[in-house]
Amino acid sequence: MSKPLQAFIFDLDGVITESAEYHYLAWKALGEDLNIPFTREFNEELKGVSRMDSLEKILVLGGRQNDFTQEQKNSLAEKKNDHYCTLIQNITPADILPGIEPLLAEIRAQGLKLGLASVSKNAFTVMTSLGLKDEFDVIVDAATIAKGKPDPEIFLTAARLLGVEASACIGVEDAAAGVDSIKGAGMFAVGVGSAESLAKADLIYPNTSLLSYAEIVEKYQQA
Ligand SMILES: O=P(O)(O)OC[C@H]1O[C@@H](O)[C@H](O)[C@@H](O)[C@@H]1O
Ligand SMILES: [Mg+2]
Repeated sequence: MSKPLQAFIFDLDGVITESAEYHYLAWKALGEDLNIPFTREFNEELKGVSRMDSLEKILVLGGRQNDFTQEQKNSLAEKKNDHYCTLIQNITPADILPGIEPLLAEIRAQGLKLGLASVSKNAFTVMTSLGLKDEFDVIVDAATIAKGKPDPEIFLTAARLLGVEASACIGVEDAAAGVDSIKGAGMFAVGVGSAESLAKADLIYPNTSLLSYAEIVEKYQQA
């Protein structure tokens, strides 16, 4: 029997808004510049992974990991980020994915806490553009943590700052690395996306519009 539920902790990119697509487009453009084209399937491995770790994975894919100095790698990452920042410039509350606002409202109505766990250095900007920054009790981003996903640190930090036990939290993620992070933290994991890449989640929805508060809580209580 699970502990009484205390909080939901959400990933941002690809869960609350479609910014995961913008990360993909910006990495893909950089990859093409470097002669390292990649597929959406490979992109699954970048989801939830920090900026520099993503760059390393792309360079390894292209066999180019030894071709750049650290300084050059920093400017490649900066170039990708500049492109990404242009793409997210026009984000508004209308870009909150379907199903998210009713879910957040239900969580609030039930008196539960709400946390965000995003390894993005742009998380505050995106949350502000979406008009959601003040809706969350805690936002944990890249600035607060030492280790990115799949390490559990980010979800554990969010639970600690919310003042709740990890085992009384539900984490929501679209990335395999994120699901690993949630499970490593000892939380119940809801995956949004393909069952194939999110196999370790406790409950999977193909997209956010299908998220059901009642079903999630029922499954949490049965776990
Ligand atoms: O480059 P940023 O904005 O700091 O984001 C870091 C990572 O943030 C995660 O939320 C995304 O899923 C990754 O794709 C991204 O690389
Ligand atoms: Mg994500």
